[in-house]
Amino acid sequence: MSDQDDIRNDVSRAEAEAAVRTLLKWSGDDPEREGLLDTPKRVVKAYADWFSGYAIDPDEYLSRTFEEVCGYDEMIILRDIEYESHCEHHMAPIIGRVHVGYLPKGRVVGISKLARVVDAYARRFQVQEKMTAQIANCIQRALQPQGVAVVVEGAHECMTTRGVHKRGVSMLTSSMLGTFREDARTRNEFLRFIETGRR
Ligand SMILES: Nc1nc2c(ncn2[C@@H]2O[C@H](COP(=O)(O)OP(=O)(O)OP(=O)(O)O)[C@@H](O)[C@H]2O)c(=O)[nH]1
Ligand SMILES: [Zn+2]
Repeated sequence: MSDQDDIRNDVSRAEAEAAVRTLLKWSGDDPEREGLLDTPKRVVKAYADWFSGYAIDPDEYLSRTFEEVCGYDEMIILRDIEYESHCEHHMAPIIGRVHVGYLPKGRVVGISKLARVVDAYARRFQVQEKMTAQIANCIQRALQPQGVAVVVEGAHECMTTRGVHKRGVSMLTSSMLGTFREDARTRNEFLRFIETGRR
C-alpha cells in the first residue's frame, strides 16, 4: 500500500509522518539527520498499535456468551489484567492493572474476552475515570448480570516524567454497578478477593 492510499480518519500516513517531523524540529533536533530519518515512520506505526482500540467495538467481544456453567452463579473475577494506555491530556503513557468482577444472571462470557474489552478501551486516549466506567458499562450492557465491579490502578507518566514529578503514585478508580453498588457485602467480597494472596 502506498502512503497516499493509507488514509485513516481523513489523515494520510504521509501527513501523520510530517506531523512527527514537525515535532522533532520543534523539539530542537534535525529530522533530516540519519538517526531520525525513519523515526516518523516508526512513530506512526507505534501510534497504530497504541491506538488500535478506536477500530474495535468492545461490545462484539462479549456478544458470544455461554449459559451458566453447571449452574455456577457466584462471583467471577479476573484480576491483574495489565494494560497500557495514554492520557488524553498529555498523550503520555498510563500503565496499570484492571480487576474485573461480575455476578452472573444466566450468562457468562469467555474470560479472555474481559481482557480484550480492557485492551480495546485502553488503546485510546483516556482519562482513567472514563476508562473505568466504559469497561463496567460494556460488561453490564452485554451480560445484564446482577452486578459488575471494576477497579483500575494506573501510574500516569504525565505525573512521573514531567509536571509535578511524583514517582510511585498510583491512581485508583472504581465503578460498581448493580449488587456491587447496592450491597456492601458483595462489594467487600470482591475487594477481599482482589487482595487475596497478596503480601
Ligand atoms: N482525573 C484525571 N486527571 C488526569 C488523568 N490523566 C492526567 N490527569 C491530570 O489532568 C490534569 C491536566 O491539568 P492541566 O492543568 O490542564 O495540565 P498541566 O498544566 O499539564 O498540569 P500539570 O500536570 O499539573 O503540569 C493534570 O492534573 C493531570 O495530572 C486522569 O486519567 N484522570
Ligand atoms: Zn496526562
